[in-house]
Amino acid sequence: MVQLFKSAKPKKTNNKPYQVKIESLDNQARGVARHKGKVVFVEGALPNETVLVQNIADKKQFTEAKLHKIIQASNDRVQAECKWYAQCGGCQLQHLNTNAQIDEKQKFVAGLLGKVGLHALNWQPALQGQATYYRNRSRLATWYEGKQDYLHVGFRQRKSKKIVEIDSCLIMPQAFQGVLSELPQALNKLQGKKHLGHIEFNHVGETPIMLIKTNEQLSIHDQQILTNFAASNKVNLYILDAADELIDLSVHQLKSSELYYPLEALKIHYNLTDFVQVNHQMNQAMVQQAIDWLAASKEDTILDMFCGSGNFALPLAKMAQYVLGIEGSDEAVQQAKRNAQLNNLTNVEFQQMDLAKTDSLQQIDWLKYNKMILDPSREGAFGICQSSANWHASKVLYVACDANSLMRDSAELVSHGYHIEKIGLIDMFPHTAHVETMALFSK
Ligand SMILES: C[S@@+](CC[C@H](N)C(=O)[O-])C[C@H]1O[C@@H](n2cnc3c(N)ncnc32)[C@H](O)[C@@H]1O
Repeated sequence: MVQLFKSAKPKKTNNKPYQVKIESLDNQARGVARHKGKVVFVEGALPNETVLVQNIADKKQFTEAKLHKIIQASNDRVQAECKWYAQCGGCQLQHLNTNAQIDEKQKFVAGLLGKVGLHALNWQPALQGQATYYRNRSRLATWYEGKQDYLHVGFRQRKSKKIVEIDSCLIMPQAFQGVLSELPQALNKLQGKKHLGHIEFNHVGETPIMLIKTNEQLSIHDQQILTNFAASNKVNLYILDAADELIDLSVHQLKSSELYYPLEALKIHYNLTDFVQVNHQMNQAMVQQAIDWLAASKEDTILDMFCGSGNFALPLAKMAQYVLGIEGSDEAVQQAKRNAQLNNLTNVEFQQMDLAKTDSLQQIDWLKYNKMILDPSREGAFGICQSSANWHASKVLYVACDANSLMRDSAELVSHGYHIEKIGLIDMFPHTAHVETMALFSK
């Protein structure tokens, strides 16, 4: 008999609302509950809340559910201030008061570290600052809709590639609020609008800057529209072309010597396309805390890994005998060297190295340094921590923007004789799910 192919019947998702009690938040700031032995993730629900939820996706290991009704609200629940909050994917925690955001993030990190046996840690008060208009660098997405001949510009919607066309933002600096409301109209006047990529907003230094990525050269007509837009909104504007060259369209062009931020009585110059900490106020507090926790002194020889343009290395050089900064981006290394010169620091050097490569790590003289900083990207620094049995450093300051990487790397450091002397959160990204943690390891 001929066997006809039958596609598997889609598994029915039970849509009946059911009640759960939220226990904690996950790394995307979703409420986490347990129901019939399975973990349930609920966007928008908060710890200690009793809620009715409906399944969206019922997987083998976990369930994703949507919030149907709040039965018992958390005392920490607040009304989100931003009118775009319900749709915009930029923030995830505006419905929780800012102190409780810190508490929940700390519980989240403590929970992860507990999983690798690191309990009862010496938690220090979190570094906290301004919770609104703090984000000195942001990136908006664009999407050209051919049928309508319309360029959408804004943040991505939650769990979607679609764009929410915001005309204000609670976390971007005040200097950009007027720009946001006029930007879609201005960009839609461009002949080459369909060639535009992302748009970066940068207020790291004194001048607000916009940087527009394009895949094709813009006509003189388009360039003139952008120059006028920038002038009337008092921002400097650059095009980042297909070859990643910057074209300055500002009326009053900035000199590279004007692109800097002040830090510990130094001027840290930066490239517009390199990494810079996004929250200036918190960055200042973080660097100050790094100096304090490391108790940097003239006896110290410090290794700063993932050093960028010298954000930690340069202030530390003022305190220490010698600092070496290592960084993967050649542009950032060149900038860091210029920064040392411009700030008259002669006891700090910078080296370009890919720290993900074993051969690079073999070149480092681990016995030379008595203190170290690790400030990696989200992937963390596992390969480096694997070599920690050879380190001479008695203090290692780890700055983590990913709590899972911190958990994995902490376990590695501890297995090689280090312990966490102290640990604390830095409220670098209020209202979002991102967590920044500083941990001081000693041996
Ligand atoms: C979180 S940022 C920290 C930068 C700097 N410490 C600061 O505070 O501005 C991480 C840095 O690691 C660098 N990086 C990422 N992967 C790297 C790798 N495999 N090797 C060396 N550097 C890397 C990035 O270029 C970036 O500058």
